Amino acid sequence: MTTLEVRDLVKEFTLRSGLRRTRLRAVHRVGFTLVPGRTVALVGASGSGKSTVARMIARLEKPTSGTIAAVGPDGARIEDRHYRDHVQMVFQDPFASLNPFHSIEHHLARPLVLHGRAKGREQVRDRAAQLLERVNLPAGLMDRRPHELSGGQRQRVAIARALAPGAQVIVADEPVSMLDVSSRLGVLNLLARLQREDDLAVLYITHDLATARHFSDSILVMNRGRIVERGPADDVILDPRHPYTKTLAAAAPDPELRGRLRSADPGPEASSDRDHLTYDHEAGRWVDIDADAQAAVTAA
Ligand SMILES: Nc1ncnc2c1ncn2[C@@H]1O[C@H](COP(=O)(O)OP(=O)(O)OP(=O)(O)O)[C@@H](O)[C@H]1O
Repeated sequence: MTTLEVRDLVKEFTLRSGLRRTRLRAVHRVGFTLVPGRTVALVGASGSGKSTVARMIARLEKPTSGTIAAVGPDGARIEDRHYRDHVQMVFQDPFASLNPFHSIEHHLARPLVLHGRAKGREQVRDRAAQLLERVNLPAGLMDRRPHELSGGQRQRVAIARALAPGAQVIVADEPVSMLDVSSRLGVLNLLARLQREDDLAVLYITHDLATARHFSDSILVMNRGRIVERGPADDVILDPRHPYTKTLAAAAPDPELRGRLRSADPGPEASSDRDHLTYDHEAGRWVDIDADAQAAVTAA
């Protein structure tokens, strides 16, 4: 069983406008652990830095500093060349993530062969059919091309492809936000079932608090590159502490979330002086990550 350990992750981008260069810190000291059999939701509004975290985990972006490590059951860090056997992504856009020129079989066969999970035409085809079955798609779709499938079916193929290498950590970045409302729940239920059956560690990235609560064990709330609140899903949603989480919940379309929030007293924490702090529900206190990191350096 694989665990994913993200520690003190920072990502800065250089922005150029004419001759001027500025640095944008898109991710600031983000840390969390994904463990088998648990789903962690990373929630935040557009631009909060969620996708940048996902892209670093997918190794599409290099962190400015900090570490991302897949760790095996023996506690040893998995070597870089085997990282993708263990950690796979499901992206937001199933239209862009599948190649229109290749069959569904090709999309599944490639990772099966590359990651040494099947060889020989017959075995590859059998395994691909099994993967389709796992995501509730008929094996008859194997010879089709992506454009012949609905958005929901394509996203199921993308999930099957993520499972093909035998990955135990799945990062799903807004996996249903581009789908019809009618197919969203089916795809989220599918991810939840696979997670239970395979004991997967899942990072579910979303701006939707209601599905974050329903499909996750714990929630990380991200604002302007920082984790501003973290804890068990119900605690974060039903007893939000950070003003940003309260604002997110107040804007949620789910009337149950809004109703609970209206009755909650915002209290002195509603002031913006909490912007740089994280409320940690497990510790039951506010944490200043910059100060804590400084203290750790001083103590070392
Ligand atoms: N390649 C890049 N170059 C410069 N700035 C970038 C780059 N990628 C992301 N950013 C900036 O980093 C910040 C975080 O972006 P990111 O896409 O991670 O946010 P997000 O929470 O995933 O938003 P969304 O839900 O819209 O994808 C934004 O201000 C964005 O403009």
